[in-house]
Amino acid sequence: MSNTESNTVNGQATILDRIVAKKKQEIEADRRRTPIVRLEESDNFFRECYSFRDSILDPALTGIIAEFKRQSPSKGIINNKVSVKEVTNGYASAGASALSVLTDRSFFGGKKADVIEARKRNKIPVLRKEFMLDEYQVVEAKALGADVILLIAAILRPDEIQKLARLAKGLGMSVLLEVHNREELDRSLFPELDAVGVNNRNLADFNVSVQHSYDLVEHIPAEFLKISESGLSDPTTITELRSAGFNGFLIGENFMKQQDPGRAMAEFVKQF
Ligand SMILES: O=C(O)c1ccccc1NCC(=O)[C@H](O)[C@H](O)COP(=O)(O)O
Repeated sequence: MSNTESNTVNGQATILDRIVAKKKQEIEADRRRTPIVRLEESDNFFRECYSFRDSILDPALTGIIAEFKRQSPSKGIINNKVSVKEVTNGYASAGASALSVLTDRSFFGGKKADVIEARKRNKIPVLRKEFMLDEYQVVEAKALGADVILLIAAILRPDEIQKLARLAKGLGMSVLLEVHNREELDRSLFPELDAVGVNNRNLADFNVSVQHSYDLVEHIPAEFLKISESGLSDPTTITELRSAGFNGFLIGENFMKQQDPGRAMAEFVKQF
């Protein structure tokens, strides 16, 4: 599927179709409300980004990209009682290599201001976790204070991936490409990318299997950081994924479902 196509499962629009359709409307409204020239005036637009590569490979840190996620289409409300400040500070103190902050409001209960807050409070890279379709969102990510953007192969054509990645790199940000299978991987690799994430969650039907990471790792070229994403809840799995060649691990729900996500992460990392 690309930005312009649509997929169905059993004749029904997938959640990704619905997210993409809504996102296109939101982008147009945002563009009218805040033109790009205004985004380019923000203080964060001029800051130097933290290096995603350096932080993920820093042996003093854990390799974990810890996610602030209030709710999700697959789980509904996960935790809407905690603040970005307390959670991201907790994650950073527990050794997170980066923070992932969802900005989609309709499906994930996120806010753009969450990225601004996470950026202000922490000194590690912040990933703006969004369904990126348009150059406007890339410029906006920089203006919010993001260091990294996510590009999802399932919703972008190869030329769209390269165009958005080039823009992000030109603005000094890093780029994480997300794939779920071999076909997406093989058509989506470009030198502008910094990292390839294997999403263990099938975004059409929500099934989660870490086997996707093991199946794809050997096909990711050496120059890219390798990130395993979603459904990670066992410290032993992290150790095994690291042995298989992964450098980073994106974890959301396993921490966010606890009353104190930062403390949950601190307990988790003691075990690997
Ligand atoms: O999490 C979902 O239900 C979901 C549904 C549709 C599109 C994306 C979705 N999640 C985004 C993510 O990739 C995860 O938030 C991230 O990898 C962390 O996953 P987890 O540790 O399982 O919360």
